[in-house]
Amino acid sequence: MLRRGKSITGARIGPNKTNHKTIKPSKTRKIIRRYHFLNQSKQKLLKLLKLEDTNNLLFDTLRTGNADFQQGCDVKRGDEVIEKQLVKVHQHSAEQSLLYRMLGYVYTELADEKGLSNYQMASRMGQDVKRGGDSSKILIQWMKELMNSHEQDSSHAMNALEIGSLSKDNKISTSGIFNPVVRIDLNNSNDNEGIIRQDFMERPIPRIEEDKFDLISCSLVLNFVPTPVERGQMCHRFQLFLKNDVISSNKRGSYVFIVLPLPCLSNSRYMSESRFHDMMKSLGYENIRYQEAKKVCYALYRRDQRMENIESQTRFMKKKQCRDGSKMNNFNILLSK
Ligand SMILES: C[S@@+](CC[C@H](N)C(=O)[O-])C[C@H]1O[C@@H](n2cnc3c(N)ncnc32)[C@H](O)[C@@H]1O
Repeated sequence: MLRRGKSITGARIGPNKTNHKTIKPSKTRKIIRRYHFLNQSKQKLLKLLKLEDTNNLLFDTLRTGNADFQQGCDVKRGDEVIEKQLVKVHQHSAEQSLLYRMLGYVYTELADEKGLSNYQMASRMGQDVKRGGDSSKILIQWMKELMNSHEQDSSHAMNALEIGSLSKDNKISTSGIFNPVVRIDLNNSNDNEGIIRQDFMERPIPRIEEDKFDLISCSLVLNFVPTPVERGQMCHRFQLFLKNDVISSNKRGSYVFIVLPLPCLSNSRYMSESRFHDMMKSLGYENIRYQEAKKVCYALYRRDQRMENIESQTRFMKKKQCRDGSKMNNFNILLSK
């Protein structure tokens, strides 16, 4: 499995009690790894049990109707026996009642507010300038280049939607190029700091052009989405939130900025840089900037509906191995109809 330990980007978040706390980098990585492990375990268990939790109703249903699940919910946090069983479930399957117990345990762990705020804080710590800096700095540099070369009209303020936002102090919010910036995050423990707690996949679709965005930023979010199909659905959904401007007519384009851990493209059996660009192209985006750093890669896409090609999208609907190697990961994104 891909190890996604470290986040990057960003500066200090606003004045909030938790924000002034610091965690050592090793602990930061541990918390983030744990969170991903629990998420992966949840997906694995759901798959083995042939369950779906699209509306987040499963917890309540099982909590009241399944004795094994209930038992799992009541297991003490960090219980050694169940933790070992969880590791094993990634290697081979187990009997139904145990799977339900583990699922109850995992759900309870994931729902734990303390664990969640620790994860949030760990991600923000990962964003600390000293530990890699703010990924939106690259975005702002690229937008300035586009404006200076008159590829993008600079006379109008652009608005932006930042998915998976952990800070209102990142460059995307402070450069002045994007105004307003709507910041959303799934598990935001910091609502009063200008970040809305919202799942992008459930954000109401704008009905009028004015409610759409010039830019969507999606930094280290796709890799956080648990399954390849859900990642594909997220990529598909971008277009519903983007303005329809076509760059050639009025120099006002709409953009998607994506940051991924580098191994997602450089070391995956199922995804590569060129395959990712091709997939985005089939959805109607032209790649205009791409850059790799030590641990992450950055890509900027410009919306061009004319490129959208439903037939080409079918290429990305099935798992396709592009290369192999014992140390490779299985990161993938799959489109669906
Ligand atoms: C690793 S953090 C990345 C944070 C930051 N953007 C960065 O670049 O460091 C991933 C964040 O994406 C958020 N996220 C994942 N799926 C999401 C969704 N469907 N809607 C909103 N936020 C989501 C998670 O809650 C998490 O805080």
